[in-house]
Parts: sequence; C-alpha cells; structure tokens
Amino acid sequence: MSISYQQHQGFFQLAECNANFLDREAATLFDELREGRLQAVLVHDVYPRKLLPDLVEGLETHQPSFLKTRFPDAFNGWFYGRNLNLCEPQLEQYFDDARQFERDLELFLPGALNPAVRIADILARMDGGRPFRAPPGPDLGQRYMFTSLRGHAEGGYIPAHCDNEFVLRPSYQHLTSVCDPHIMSFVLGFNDCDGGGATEIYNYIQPPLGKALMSDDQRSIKPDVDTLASVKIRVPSGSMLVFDSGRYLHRLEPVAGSTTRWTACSFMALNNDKSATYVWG
Ligand SMILES: O=C(O)CCC(=O)C(=O)O
Ligand SMILES: [Fe+2]
Repeated sequence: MSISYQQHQGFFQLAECNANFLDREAATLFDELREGRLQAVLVHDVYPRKLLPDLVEGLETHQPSFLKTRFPDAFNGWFYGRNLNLCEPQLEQYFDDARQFERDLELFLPGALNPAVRIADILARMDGGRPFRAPPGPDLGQRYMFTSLRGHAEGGYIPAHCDNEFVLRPSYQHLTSVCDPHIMSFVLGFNDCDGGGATEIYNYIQPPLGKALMSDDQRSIKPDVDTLASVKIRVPSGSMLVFDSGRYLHRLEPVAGSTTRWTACSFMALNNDKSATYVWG
C-alpha cells in the first residue's frame, strides 16, 4: 500500500505518501480532498534530503537574486517572487516580473527539479493525470508565477484565514475569470525550524463567500480560534502539505528560534473547463 491514513482530533483525515511511489491508489487523492473525505495530504521526498542544505544556503544568501517582496511588516516574512494577494490591481509590472522569476527559479531548481515540473507532476499524479500549470495571463505570452518562495524569521506568522477570501482582491480579477473560486494550496518545506512554524488547520469550514458577505454579523465570518479544535503540521524538509486551504480556517503558527522557515507555497484551482488545475504563487 502506497498511502497511509491517520485520523486526528475527530475531524482531520490525513493521508501520507511518498512522491516517488505514487501509484494508481494515489490518483484519487484530489477527489478525496475536494469531496471533504480527506483534509490534507503530506507528500514526502518531493526533493531529496541531500539537496536541501544547498538550497537553503541559496535562499539564505539570496542566490539567485530573485525579486524580493515583503509580507506586511507584522508578519516578519518575505517572498522571493510576488504574492498575487499583495499585488496592485492592474498587474502592470507583474507579468514582466513573472518572466524574470521563471528564469531565476530555473537557476535555483533546474530541469526536472523545477517546481513547475517536479511539483506539477506530483500533483497531476494525485489527480488522475490532470495537468497542473501556471495560469495564462490576460495577454498572449503572459503567465502567472507558478509559486513563491517564502522566508519567515523569528516571530513570523500568518493570521487565521481561508484562502477562498483571496478571490475578492482586485488583483484576482482576471484570474477569477479563468478558474473556479475554490482554492487549495501546497506548502513545501525546505528546512526544519527550531520551534513553532507549524501550519495549523482548524475544525472550521468557511461558509460559501456569497453567504458570508451578505451576513451582517461579522463574527460569523471569523470565529474565535481558541474555541476550535485544530491540527498542527510542521511540514518536514523536502515534504509538501496539500490541503483544502480555501474552505478550512488555518494559519502559520509563529516561528520560534533564530532559524528562518523557508517554504515554497502556491494556490491552485480548477480552470473553467476543468481540463487543468491552475497554480500560482
Ligand atoms: O505557510 C503556511 O504554512 C501557510 C501559508 C498560507 O496559509 C498562505 O499563504 O495562505
Ligand atoms: Fe492560506
């Protein structure tokens, strides 16, 4: 058997598998996530462990010289690449930046190791062979960034949210015209931090956005997380967590200690004719 399953906290069914042994049993993992029979998949050995120290060294020393952008100051984190959530609405510079980011990503992880090849291939195997790729932009030849690389220093965090909220952002106007509003995501770990830094997923599913927006009771949109059961997953180095981050409330637990938490993180949604899943950073 290539997949093992574990139940956590009475609401969280986690599947674990190895990226190099994804057989036919793995081909329905995305169906199970979409149907809510599974809450997350942890895929091990996406990148071989022996490769990781050099990759982390490159991230630490900013080699290659990726475009560097920042989370809001309080989150104590930054991106290599540009997070679509934090872009200006017209995306004027974005697609030029995306072209340069693709070149830098190819220097960082060349050929078969490039996330747009390696990670895309793994995700496709988990979805019956349906391809995963960066969405086309509004103009010919434009393409969104497949991922963003992220550093979170000591104390860095992301507050509780559901990724389906992102589609309300002005920078999502074009993207939402070409894909489904239901977003999932992956978090790939490049290293293990000293403490904290878990992806924490709560036993709370956000109601469909239309309903939430029509509600005048703001408290129904963001529950008090202290009252909710949760599961904390520290994504091991070289492994990738895939989960329904669109509907499930989640956060990045503050990073403890002086080791920066390095990840690659992307969002994904089925395109309009369901022939592919679009992936962006
Ligand atoms: O880094 C993580 O564990 C979660 C990231 C996340 O939730 C996001 O960027 O939307
Ligand atoms: Fe998220």
